Amino acid sequence: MAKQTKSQPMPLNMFREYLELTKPRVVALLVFCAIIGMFLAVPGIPPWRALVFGTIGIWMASASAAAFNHLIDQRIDKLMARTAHRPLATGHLTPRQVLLFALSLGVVSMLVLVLLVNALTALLTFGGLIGYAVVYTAYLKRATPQNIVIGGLAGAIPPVLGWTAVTGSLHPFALQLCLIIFVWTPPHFWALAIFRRDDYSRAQVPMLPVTHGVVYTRWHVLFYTILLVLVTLLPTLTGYSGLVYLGGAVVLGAGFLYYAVRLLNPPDELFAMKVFNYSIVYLMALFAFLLADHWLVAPMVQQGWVFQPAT
Ligand code: HEM
Ligand SMILES: CC(C)=CCC/C(C)=C/CC/C(C)=C/COP(=O)(O)OP(=O)(O)O
Repeated sequence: MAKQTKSQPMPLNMFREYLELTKPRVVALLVFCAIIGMFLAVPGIPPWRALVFGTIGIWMASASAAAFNHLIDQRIDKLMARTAHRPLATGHLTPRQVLLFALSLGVVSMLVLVLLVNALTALLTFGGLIGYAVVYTAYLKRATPQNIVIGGLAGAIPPVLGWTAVTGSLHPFALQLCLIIFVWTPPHFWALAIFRRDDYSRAQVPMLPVTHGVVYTRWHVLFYTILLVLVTLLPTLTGYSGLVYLGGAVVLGAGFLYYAVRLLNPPDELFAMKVFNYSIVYLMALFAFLLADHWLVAPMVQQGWVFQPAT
């Protein structure tokens, strides 16, 4: 049998290369936040149609956006150690294959959302896709060190998408969740960028640690973390979530503050990556607390035991 070469990957390897294009772990967290948005929109379990097709449509659109990011960033990705193994950088996939894959996912996601969910969700999801693939990747990323602050809006939209998939309309609670992810993005990313600054410098990407230095970036991480902790109080202050969520948000926020303060004078180089890893656990746990609170408090509201949250 002919020996398998790099240019002729086996089907399983091919599958892995295509999977890699979809940034599976990032997209998993995005979809998790969207699903939480769906559950928060109604008492109990959301209607199965919105739940299933909403999830599929949002997943495919995010995966499409991620694949476009690989396509547009192929030159940069080749230059950075963290991304040099990516399918386009190694030549395991051609730009044509990636374009076809990204387009197919994007078109099918829109068909699923328009035909099986609702037009508002399709429109907002399309906004997220264009916001990440075109506005952030093709323009902002190369243009300004505030790239990820502005571009973060695309990644922050999933809870809104989940909410609209179920209700067909926007709601202040969903917008608060979007705001939380929006403010979470800078400490999430800049922690990693501090550690990977040489990569970005080599690829001439104007990330904050490259343009303004590490110390300046550390202070920005702390500033956004303080802002994040304040913003995460909003759901309880406005009556959409209860004390279970508040307790979780305060404890998780205290953890994040500890990491951000320690980052000002870190014990070693690797500490920035600990902050980055914590940011991911933080967001996942924060959204899990929102759901736990919703399920624990909603029955009590029905019984008239606690204050009725605003609707
Ligand atoms: C503009 C906004 C964002 C930027 C610039 C950004 C940047 C990054 C970068 C550079 C990585 C490392 C990826 C790798 O090494 O493969 C990463 C990882 C990650 N990001 Fe973000 N991110 C953003 C928004 C988000 C959002 C909105 C979420 C989810 C809600 C998210 C979830 C994750 C997760 C789960 C990982 C870990 C992936 C892994 O373990 O491979 N990110 N992010
Ligand atoms: C429809 C919808 C909700 C779209 C959201 C799209 C999406 C996948 C957002 C994630 C944000 C992200 C991983 C940014 C990193 O890009 P980067 O280019 O800075 O990172 P890289 O160097 O690892 O490629």
